[in-house]
Amino acid sequence: MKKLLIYLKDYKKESILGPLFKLLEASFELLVPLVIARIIDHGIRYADTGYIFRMCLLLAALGTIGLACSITAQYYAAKAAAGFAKNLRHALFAHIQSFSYSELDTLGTSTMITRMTSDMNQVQSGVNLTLRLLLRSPFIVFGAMIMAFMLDVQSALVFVAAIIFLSVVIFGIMLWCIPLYKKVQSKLDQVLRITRENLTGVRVIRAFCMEEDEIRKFEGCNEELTQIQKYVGRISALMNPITYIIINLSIIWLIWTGAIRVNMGIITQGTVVALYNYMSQILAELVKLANLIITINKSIACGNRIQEIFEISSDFTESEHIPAPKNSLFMVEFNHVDLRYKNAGDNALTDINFKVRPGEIVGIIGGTGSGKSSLVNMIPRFYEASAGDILVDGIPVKEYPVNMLRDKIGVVPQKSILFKGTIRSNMKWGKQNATDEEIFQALEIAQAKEVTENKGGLDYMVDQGGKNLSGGQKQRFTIARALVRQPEILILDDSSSALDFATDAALRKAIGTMENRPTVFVVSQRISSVKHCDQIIVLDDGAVAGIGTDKNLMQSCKVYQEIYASQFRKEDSAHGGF
Ligand SMILES: Nc1ncnc2c1ncn2[C@@H]1O[C@H](COP(=O)(O)OP(=O)(O)OP(=O)(O)O)[C@@H](O)[C@H]1O
Repeated sequence: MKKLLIYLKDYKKESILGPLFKLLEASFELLVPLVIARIIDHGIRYADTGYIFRMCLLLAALGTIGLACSITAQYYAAKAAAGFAKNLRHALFAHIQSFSYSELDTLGTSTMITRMTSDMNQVQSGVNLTLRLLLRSPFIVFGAMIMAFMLDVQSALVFVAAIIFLSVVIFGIMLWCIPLYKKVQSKLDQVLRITRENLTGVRVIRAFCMEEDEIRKFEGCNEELTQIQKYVGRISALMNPITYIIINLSIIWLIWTGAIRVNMGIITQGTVVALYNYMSQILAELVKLANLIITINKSIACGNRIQEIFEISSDFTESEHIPAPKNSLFMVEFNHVDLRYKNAGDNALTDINFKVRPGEIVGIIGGTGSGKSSLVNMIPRFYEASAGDILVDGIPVKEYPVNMLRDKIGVVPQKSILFKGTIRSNMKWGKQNATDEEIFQALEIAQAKEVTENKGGLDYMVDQGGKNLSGGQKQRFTIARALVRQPEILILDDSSSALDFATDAALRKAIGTMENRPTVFVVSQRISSVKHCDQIIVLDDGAVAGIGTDKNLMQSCKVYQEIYASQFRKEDSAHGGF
C-alpha cells in the first residue's frame, strides 16, 4: 500500500494544507471550554452582561473561523484524495493494458473490475479521511488532556484513567473487528463476481431456464455476506454503549471530585464545566479515531490488493528496434511450435510446422478444442509459443515492436465485439485516419455496406457491445474493421459462423479479389469455408493431422475425410469457397 502513496505526489500542497486546517479547527475547538468557563466564572458570577455578550461574540467568532478551517480542510482533502485516485486508476489501467492474454486470463475480468472500482473507492475514502482526521483526533485527545492538566491536575487524573479505559475498549473492539472486515470484503467480492457473471450471461441463463439455480446461488453467497456483516455489526455495536458508560461514569466522577474541590475553593464552577466539555470532546474524538482506524485498515487491505496487481510484472517483452526487412519467400512460418497455457497440464499445440507464402489463403480446420484459435492467436503474439519459432515476413515475431507486428495483421475474433459509438468510429479502430471511402470499401468487402445504408449511414450509433445489431451484422462490421487497415495478414477466426451460406460465400469471394492480396487464415469447422483454400491445415488434438489442398487431404488425411463425411450430407458442396 505504501508504494501507492507516490500517486499523491502531485497533491503535496493539498496533503499538507488539509491536515493543517483541520489542526487549526481543532485548536479553536480546544479554546471553547475556556471561554465558557470565563463566562461562568466572571460574566455570570458578577452579572456582567457586557462581558457575557463579548464572550458570546468570541464564541461565535471561534465557531465561524473553525467552520471556515473545516470547510477548507475538507476541500483540500477531497481534492488530494480524488486526484490520488485519478492518478492511481490511470496507472492501474495502463498497467493492465500491458498484460499479455495469459496474465489477463489468470487474473480474470471481475477481479480487475473490483480492483478498479470498489477497491479504488475504498482507498480514495481512506485517503480523504486520513488527511482530515488522522492528526486531528489524537491532537484533540491529547490537547484536551493537557488543557485539563492546566486547569486542575487532580481532576485531570480522571481523564488519564478514562482515556486508558476507553482506549482499551475501543481499540480492543477494533482489533477484533479488523480481520472480520477483511472477511466481509472478500465475501463482497464474491457477491460482485456472481452478480457480474449473472448479468453478462443473463440471456443464456434465461434460455436454459437457470434463473432459479442462479437465484439460489446468489442467495447462498448473499446470506454468507449478511451473516458476517451482522456478526461484525453486533460486535461494533458494543462500542457505543460501553464507551458511553465509561464516559458517563468518568463525568460523574469528575463532577463529584470537581464539586468537592469547588467547595474547598481550589477550583471554580467554570473550571468544572470546562473539564466536562473536554471530557465530551475526548469521547467524540476517540470514537471517530476508532472508526478512522477501521476505515484505514479496510483501505490498506484494498490498497494491498491493488498493489498486488502492480506487482505482476508482465512477462511480455517487445523489441524497441524496427527489424531490417528480410525479403523472405514466406509471409508466415511456424517452426516446431508448441503452446502450453499458463497453469495447464498439457500442451494445447505440439510441434506445429508450416510455411505460408504471401497472398496465400490458408484454411485451418479441426474439431472443437483442437487448437485452431490457439494457433492463429500466436501470430499477433496474443499468446507466446512455449517452444519453437514463429516468423512473419522472415522475422521472428518477438523481434518486432508489438504495434508494428499487430499493424500488419487484421484480426476478426470468434466473438464479435463492437464499442459504443458510430459505425465510423468503430471502423476507425482499424485505421485511425481512414477516409469514408476506405471505410465503405471495407464495408463492401465485408458484405456490410447494405446494412450500413439501411441503418442510415456511418453515423449510426452502435450501442455498448453492439447490442442494437444482430449477430450476423456484428460479424460483418468486425470483419470490415479488420479490413479497413488493409492488413498484410488477415485472420478470420470462425468469423462467418453467424452468416448465412450465401453471404459467407460472397464474403470469401470478395476477400479473394482484394487489391492488396493479404495472406488470409480462415479458421472454421465447416469444410465449405476452407475447401478452396491454397492449403488447409488439419488439426487434431493440438497436433497437425495433415496439410495440403482439399484434393490431397481427401486422399491422404483420415481426420479430414471424417470431417468431410460428417458434413457431407448437411452441406451442399456447391457452396463456393476460396
Ligand atoms: N486461455 C486459455 N487458457 C487455458 N487453456 C486454453 C485457453 N484457450 C484455450 N485453451 C485450451 O486449449 C485447447 C485449444 O483451444 P482452442 O480455443 O484453440 O480450440 P479451437 O480449435 O479453436 O476450438 P473451437 O473450434 O471450439 O473454437 C482447448 O483444450 C482449450 O481448453
